[in-house]
Amino acid sequence: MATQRPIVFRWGIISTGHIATVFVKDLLVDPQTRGVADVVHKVAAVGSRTVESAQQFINKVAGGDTSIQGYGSYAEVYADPNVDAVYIGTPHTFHYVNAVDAIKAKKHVLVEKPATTNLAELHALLALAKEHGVFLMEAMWTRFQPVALAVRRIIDEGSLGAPIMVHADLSSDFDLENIPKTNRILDPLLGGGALLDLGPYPLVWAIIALYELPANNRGIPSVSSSMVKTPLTGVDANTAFTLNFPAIGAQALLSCNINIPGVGGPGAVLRFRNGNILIPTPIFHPKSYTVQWFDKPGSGVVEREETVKSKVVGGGWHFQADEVARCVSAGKTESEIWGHDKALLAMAIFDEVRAQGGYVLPDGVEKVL
Ligand SMILES: NC(=O)C1=CN([C@@H]2O[C@H](COP(=O)(O)OP(=O)(O)OC[C@H]3O[C@@H](n4cnc5c(N)ncnc54)[C@H](OP(=O)(O)O)[C@@H]3O)[C@@H](O)[C@H]2O)C=CC1
Ligand SMILES: O=C1OC[C@@H](O)[C@H](O)[C@H]1O
Repeated sequence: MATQRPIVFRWGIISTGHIATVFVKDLLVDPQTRGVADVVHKVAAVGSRTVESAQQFINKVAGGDTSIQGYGSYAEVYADPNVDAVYIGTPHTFHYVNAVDAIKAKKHVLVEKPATTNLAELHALLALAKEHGVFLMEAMWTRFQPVALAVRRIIDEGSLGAPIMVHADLSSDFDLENIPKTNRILDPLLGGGALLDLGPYPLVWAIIALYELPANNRGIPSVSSSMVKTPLTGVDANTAFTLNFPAIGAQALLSCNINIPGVGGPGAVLRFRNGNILIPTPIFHPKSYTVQWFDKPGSGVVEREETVKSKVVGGGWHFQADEVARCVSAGKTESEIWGHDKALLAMAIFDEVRAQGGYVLPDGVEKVL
């Protein structure tokens, strides 16, 4: 029997910071270690604001692989005919402009979270992607990890009954007093603050447990929120938001903080009529999940509990890369797992939370209003 040749998918990497580093390390992990035989990733080009930084990155992350082209600009990556898709790992407020340039060069795009700075930018980006017939996805890596896929299956299988409530928090102490005010976590010019950086993660669990339910029928939740801002630069240090999904009679209570560590224990609890699913911290890459079943619906008495561990070779960013390669080679312009509707939902919620919290970005940061 003839074996199918894997797709060799060629990436152009935009920027050389933290996330670009860990993403590229994952691209270089042998896909067979995660049971993937249909895709092979190739790093074709790396673009940085300086060619020295691009070359340093190639040396450090890819062992100096001479087949990788290092460029001293992002534009050269977009123009490179050996690049199938561009991965954008710049700070939030550059996602829109970088993705626009990539799309205009007819490249498929995987753009870091949050997809853009605001909803209007994302609408404009999606219209442009449609015009040029290219694939676009927000890099919501958590949704593609084995734990998220398993949780989705358990919810669909139905033994837990209807979901009622999601609690999720992501907190991290970024040592705000001792980092430069130009750090992307603090700088309003870079979309600093807890919401845009950490908010996508509590939200992804609400999307999985509530938004994705067929009974929700892609219903948009109402949002109620509050923000505490740091006097250092005025960005949000602590943000709490609730989402109410009227179509399914369920809600989510979500929070994110950049000036305190997490409390330990589960970072996300998905609560159903017949039990719970507990997601340990860090909720962006949980290494296990626990399902609890009650002795009878609504009792709260746990009769049976099962913890399943998930072993991943690599950092967990490669699953989303596999999805991009598969979608593009199948001629799709969006993923069915993390489609445009979910990126749009996230940006709509973040716009609303910022509006309710009075977090106004400096003039010129939002490229589309
Ligand atoms: N999915 C995940 O797990 C994570 C996602 N992220 C997301 O990735 C994005 C980048 O975060 P992170 O990698 O931590 O950031 P870093 O500051 O580590 O890297 C950002 C890179 O962007 C480039 N860049 C271009 N313009 C600027 C500018 N004006 N200021 C600073 N950097 C600039 C630089 O690369 P160069 O000099 O080469 O041009 C820089 O190294 C964010 O949107 C964040 O939300 C971040 C962490 C984890
Ligand atoms: O996506 C992310 O996940 C981990 C955090 O530490 C980081 O700031 C954020 O961008």
